[in-house]
Amino acid sequence: MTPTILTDIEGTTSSISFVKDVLFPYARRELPRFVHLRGGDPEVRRWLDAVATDLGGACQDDVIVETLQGWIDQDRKHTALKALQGLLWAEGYRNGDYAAHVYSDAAAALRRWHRAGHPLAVYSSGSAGAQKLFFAHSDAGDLTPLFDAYFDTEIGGKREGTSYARIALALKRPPDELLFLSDVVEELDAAREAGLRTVLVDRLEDYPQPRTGEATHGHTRIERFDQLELA
Ligand SMILES: CSCCC(=O)C(=O)COP(=O)(O)O
Ligand SMILES: [Mg+2]
Repeated sequence: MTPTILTDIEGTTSSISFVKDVLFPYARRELPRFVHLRGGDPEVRRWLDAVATDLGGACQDDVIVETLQGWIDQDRKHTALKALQGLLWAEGYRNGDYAAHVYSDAAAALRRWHRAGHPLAVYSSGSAGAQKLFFAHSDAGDLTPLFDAYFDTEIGGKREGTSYARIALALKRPPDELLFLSDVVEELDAAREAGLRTVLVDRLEDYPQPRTGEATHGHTRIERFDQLELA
């Protein structure tokens, strides 16, 4: 059996610090200008209107911007925020303001697994558009040719078992032929509930206190991708 590998991004292929200290502050800072300039574009307006609906109906763009900045501060995984962040980050990648961080062991393993014939897919709270940009502009080069599919919270939340069942259906694979890698045990619990195989990626750079014993919730634990044994 050649398992399909489904991977999370933040804390798994890539450092939490890059997302929290580079991407999020960039989006927070650039949001007012972005909404002012591009708030009329249908692909931007659609998501601003979704935020307004969440706030109870029509409201000023200034209020929407403040709400979105508050959600960034709280690390809310709201689909509209994630879609807007993706559109904003595109500008940063294009201008060369940053390259996406990917751990060298992750880039090497993804390339090795792809060569060995393992289908690869991503499931992140970041929008599918943001995921493609992320891997296209990584510090390990363009990794997008390695991936067959990208899933975001439009398929459901990462802590809900049904999301993983839907991903298995979309990939046309039985759940137990999917192996999900994540740094968040609650996401792994949901994936296991749907029948997926699971691995906790417990990187010391991101989690200085190793999660061992009960803290792993019984998921296989690795600190680097090269420790993963694919049966
Ligand atoms: C597409 S990169 C940005 C990741 C992001 O916005 C995020 O919230 C991280 O969530 P993940 O599910 O990858 O841990
Ligand atoms: Mg993560």
